Amino acid sequence: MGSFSKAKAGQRIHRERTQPEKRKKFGLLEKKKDYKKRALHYQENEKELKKLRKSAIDRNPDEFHHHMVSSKLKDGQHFEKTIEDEDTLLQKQLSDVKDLEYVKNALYTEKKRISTMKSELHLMDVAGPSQAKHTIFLDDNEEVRRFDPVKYFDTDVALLGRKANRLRNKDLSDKRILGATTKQGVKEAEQEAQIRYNELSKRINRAKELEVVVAKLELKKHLAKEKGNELRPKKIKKGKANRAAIYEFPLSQLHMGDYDYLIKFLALGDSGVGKTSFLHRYTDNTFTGQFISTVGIDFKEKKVVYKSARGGFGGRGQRVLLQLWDTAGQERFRSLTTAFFRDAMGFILIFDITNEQSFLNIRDWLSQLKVHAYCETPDIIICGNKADLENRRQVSTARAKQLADQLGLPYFETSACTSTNVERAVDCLLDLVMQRIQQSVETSGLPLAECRGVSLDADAPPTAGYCANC
Ligand SMILES: Nc1nc2c(ncn2[C@@H]2O[C@H](COP(=O)(O)OP(=O)(O)OP(=O)(O)O)[C@@H](O)[C@H]2O)c(=O)[nH]1
Repeated sequence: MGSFSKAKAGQRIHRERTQPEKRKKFGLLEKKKDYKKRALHYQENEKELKKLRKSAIDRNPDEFHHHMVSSKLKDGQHFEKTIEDEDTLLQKQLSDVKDLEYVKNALYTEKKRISTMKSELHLMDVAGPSQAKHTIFLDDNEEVRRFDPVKYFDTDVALLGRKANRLRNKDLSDKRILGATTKQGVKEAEQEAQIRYNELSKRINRAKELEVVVAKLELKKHLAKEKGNELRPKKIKKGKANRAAIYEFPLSQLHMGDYDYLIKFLALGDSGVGKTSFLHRYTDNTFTGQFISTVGIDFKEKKVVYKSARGGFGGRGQRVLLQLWDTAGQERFRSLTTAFFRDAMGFILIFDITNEQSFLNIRDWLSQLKVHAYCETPDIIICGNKADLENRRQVSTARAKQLADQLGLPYFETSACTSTNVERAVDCLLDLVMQRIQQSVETSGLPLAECRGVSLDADAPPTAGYCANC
């Protein structure tokens, strides 16, 4: 017999004893082994539940109307309790929305300075004591004797002792390297590096703080827009020194009555071609000349009245809310941005006429669109941006036009800087999309007023983006 079976054989069978009549008052659970404890716990829970049921029956309906928990009564009126944000001194000083552009500018300058400092420090950095060894294998003793490390490493003799950042002679002559060109200089450079590292860390902290200020001011700007709105955004988390407050904005459907169609366009193209500037020019008619690379995705809105030149929509002007999505051109955001392609109805494919590679990448962008857009042949326009920089042009108008003709897409040479053709390009895309909507409505046989949720593509399911009030 195995040890387990032996142990089993000797084990006493536990039998639950019956509950005597006089103990019935402790409830059913009292039958279990730790009967007293469990019974008391059970009774406590029962009591609590009884209390809750009672308070639910006796509740004051006003409490729910006026949510007394987060509001207070003053002169018979309920007011929202405000949650005060925590601001640092700098955040308090720059708390006016009018400062937004100034702060953005300061942040941009700070970031630029940080990147310059980083590149300078990288070159001047003298590695401290390190265990690292650089072993060079040579064929024979003769070669060892003739070996010249200065020649081999192509560096200055003063830098031979370095384990890292051992600069080549070419770098030493080409680049501005702080105090690292002579033997004494290397030592001084170490001290200077320390000073600069301190400055760099201060600047990084300031940039971080400015980022928070920008976030807080932008939030303030959005909130100011919603001031007259009945369903105002609700604060969920209070602002702290390191982040802006978090608000819950009611769905944009609240603005439904204001327009007939909601049309989503998406701008895409390589980083730096001017997507953000193009959309800024179209929506706000501004151009800053700054390059702050878009992170992930952003959007802007503009209301326009569309009137079909062919007498479509019964010859009546249609109020359109254009939602213009700005995507990040950087490769690292690609999977995030392509996820937004499906919701867009029209695409503004932008390249930079002063950057040939951005033009060559147009075909890649089109193949991405083929995979991720709502259908294989969505409405697209191609824009050759920065047309004002004629002297730096790398892609001729004829070449770009030829490609656009091959692809069967409209082509515009635009400039976000001088605003050339920006509005014309968007109007053209809007016209294409509105024609498609009109055709789609006609083939579905629905009157226009009932075309809510109509899909532009026979295979694609209806989505909110396709038509107003969907
Ligand atoms: N001269 C000139 N400069 C432009 C024009 N459009 C954009 N720029 C500049 O080009 C740089 C990049 O512009 P952005 O609009 O930030 O580029 P983007 O395509 O949005 O870049 P990502 O956000 O990284 O994808 C900025 O410095 C702009 O000022 C233009 O039409 N003319």
